[in-house]
Amino acid sequence: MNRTLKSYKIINDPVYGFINIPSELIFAVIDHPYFQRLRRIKQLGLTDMVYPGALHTRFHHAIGAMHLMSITLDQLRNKGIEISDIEYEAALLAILLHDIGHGPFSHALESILLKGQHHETLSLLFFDELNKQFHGQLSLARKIFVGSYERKFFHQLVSSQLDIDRLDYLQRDCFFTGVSEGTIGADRIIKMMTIINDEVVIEEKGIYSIENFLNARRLMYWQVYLHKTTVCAEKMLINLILRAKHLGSSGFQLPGSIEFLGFLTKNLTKDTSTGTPAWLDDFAQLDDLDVWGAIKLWKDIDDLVLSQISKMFLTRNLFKIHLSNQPLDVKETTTLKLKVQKKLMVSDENLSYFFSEGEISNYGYLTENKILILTKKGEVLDVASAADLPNIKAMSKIVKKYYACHAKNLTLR
Ligand SMILES: Nc1nc2c(ncn2[C@H]2C[C@H](O)[C@@H](COP(=O)(O)OP(=O)(O)OP(=O)(O)O)O2)c(=O)[nH]1
Repeated sequence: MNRTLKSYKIINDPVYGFINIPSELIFAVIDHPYFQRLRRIKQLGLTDMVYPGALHTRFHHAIGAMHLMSITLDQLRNKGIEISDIEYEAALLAILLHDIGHGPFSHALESILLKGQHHETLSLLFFDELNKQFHGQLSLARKIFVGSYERKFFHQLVSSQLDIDRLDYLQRDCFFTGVSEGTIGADRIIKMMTIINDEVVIEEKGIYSIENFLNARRLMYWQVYLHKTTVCAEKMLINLILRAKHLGSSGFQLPGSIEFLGFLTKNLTKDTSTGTPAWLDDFAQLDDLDVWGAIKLWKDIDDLVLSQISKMFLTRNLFKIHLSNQPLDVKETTTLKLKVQKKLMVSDENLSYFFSEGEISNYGYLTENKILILTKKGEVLDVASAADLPNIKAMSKIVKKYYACHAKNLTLR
């Protein structure tokens, strides 16, 4: 990129070393309070309750992904793919902002604070608001983000089954958790990338790196992201927030930051036809600290359910979880529920805060949205057909696990 910076900016990243901030506009976006807030949102929510090193943030990930995007675009340019400086900068901005809509604890509280709202929908709202504030300079980045730019491969680099997002988060999550099963050869994958008919394809030599990447991601989901203790901690946090919402909407005076209380007491929703919702700026004030701060206050509150779960959460006295590969037997679950209710002495009305059941699922590869391999003969094939082992096809099966979790000991009437 030829756009020069008035002063040269670099960030020292623990995974890649020094990362350049390649333009004034990118630097201004990183400096914006919306983006700076990502410093206070942990990438893996409550995973540090299991892997204590997992304290990295959405800020780390966004900067890392921007860096990988720049390496990828340089590599593609070296292979003769024309990419203008404007496109280059827009692609970096698109990946930099892809997760800007994440709220406190990332996935753990997604759709809970703002009912039914996925972070990608919120990222788009932030994109639009930032684009206004930056006088339209993010318009091309927005097109790449939503997939409406005519050169489709830019969007595939931001969001697909083999995107820069995944290449960064797998390396970063491995590094910070210390879980080596998620190790991938991102450098090699990037080196093997090229563009055919406007689509990202991987040269055949890179096929084993792709097999390893798909398997590594699958393992990271089961071993880290959907670890049963993390699922349980996330469920406790959700129950805490649901109780706080119940109290807040019935007029109970809860302590907490003004913005956080706003999301607990008002039933905020988003009407897509009305442009920027009035609450967006309040949402932009929220981060993990609002939630932790409130929980520290709630442990002493005059509501036994909220105070008990807050205390348990703060001391990592987590629910006990039963996980099964088969759907849970309704009779057995009902018996367990009754046993728990009797042991904990919880009313029927409050049992749902101390007993939860649900399912978790994961897939390795979706055949509808293919990763393409460029064979030595010049054919472009789905990786599932190009690989000499049937394991990629097998990975397209969605695997589900079922759980019930409950508090271990307390006395509540
Ligand atoms: N603790 C925890 N972390 C999760 C969970 N789901 C995803 N993650 C983490 C793993 C990665 O660092 C990151 C991946 O999610 P993102 O929001 O960054 O991207 P997206 O949902 O598009 O991921 P995908 O493209 O489906 O792999 O979030 C979860 O249920 N619990």
